[in-house]
Amino acid sequence: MTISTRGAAKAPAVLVLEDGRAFRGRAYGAVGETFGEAVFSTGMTGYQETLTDPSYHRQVVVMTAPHVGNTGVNDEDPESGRIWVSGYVVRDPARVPSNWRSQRSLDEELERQGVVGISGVDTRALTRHLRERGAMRVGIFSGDAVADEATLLARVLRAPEMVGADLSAEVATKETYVVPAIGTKKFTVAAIDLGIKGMTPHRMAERGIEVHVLPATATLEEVYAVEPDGVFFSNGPGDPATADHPVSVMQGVLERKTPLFGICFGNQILGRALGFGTYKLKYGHRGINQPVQDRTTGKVEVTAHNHGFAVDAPLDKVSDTKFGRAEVSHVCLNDQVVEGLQLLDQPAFSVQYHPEAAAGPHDAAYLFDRFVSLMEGQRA
Ligand SMILES: NC(=O)CC[C@H](N)C(=O)O
Repeated sequence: MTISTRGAAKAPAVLVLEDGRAFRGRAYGAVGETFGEAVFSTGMTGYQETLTDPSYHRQVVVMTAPHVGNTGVNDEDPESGRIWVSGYVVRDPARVPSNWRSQRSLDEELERQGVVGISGVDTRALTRHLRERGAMRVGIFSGDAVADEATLLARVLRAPEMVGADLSAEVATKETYVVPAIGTKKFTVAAIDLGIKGMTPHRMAERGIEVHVLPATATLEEVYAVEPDGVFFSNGPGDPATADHPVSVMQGVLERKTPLFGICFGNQILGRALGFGTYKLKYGHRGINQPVQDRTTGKVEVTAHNHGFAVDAPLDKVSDTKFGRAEVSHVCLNDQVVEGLQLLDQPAFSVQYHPEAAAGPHDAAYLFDRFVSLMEGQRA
């Protein structure tokens, strides 16, 4: 066995936050420079799924787990065709990946895909800083890109902010594709791709659903051209306040009372379609260990999250909306943030977290069954 010395051989690197705090370390992955919104993920496992989740587009992810890369990289676990994070921050990268499925090291994979990272950072101090000051812009600079901190800070301050960012079209499919049902086909679903993760259509296909994945720009006519039994709105990057087109398509779906399910960005779009606002959380929820209560059953589930924005809807009352009565169906037990919405007069619901669980616990898989029940109900 050879012990990699890649980390030690790597160039010096520096991470500069927009409030001027800086952390020094070593290059990890590609050498160069990158910018994004600094966010932290508390997942102890599942780094491949995190890196390839399109919702992380333009975000620099700080891993709170101190050892990253231990199980290497394989070609089976990615949630999309590439790494989407704009930068990656770890404390102590694995020198020797060890797993029967590992095909290469994470360091190599980041380098191969041109993703600039930094290792050797006190990620606990960095996370505490972000928790106290909030998510903010950041730059990572290594090799020739390293300069004096004032110069680097000025460049970080010129990078775009996440508030107001309209990013779905940058990550979504350009062409419609079909994920066939596994076994007997029972239903057809039109899934609007705002940054969909591969596991989501798979969870539907496992339940006999043929999933037509449509581009983010799909029109209402294109949605109904597939003669769907249900319509799904996916997760995705950016600020939901910019998602006017999917909001108007969803309103068309709600007018027709077609069964509707949304995940994450899709939940924020349902919030907006119903007339609620959205707002930016101070530092967001990212990880695979977040407690959520399903208020319709009282049960608590441990769930996967990745969101920086949330829906502003009342927790303590049923709201009258232009599509009938709506209520908050799920809530995060850490901070009482809205984690799900449901309509009481027609078959539509959504959750802010990730029942597809890639990575994460499978506690919330029942939500896909709920979507199937809504479609069954419509046929009966
Ligand atoms: N995973 C997602 O769909 C994230 C939704 C949105 N971009 C947010 O940060 O809140």
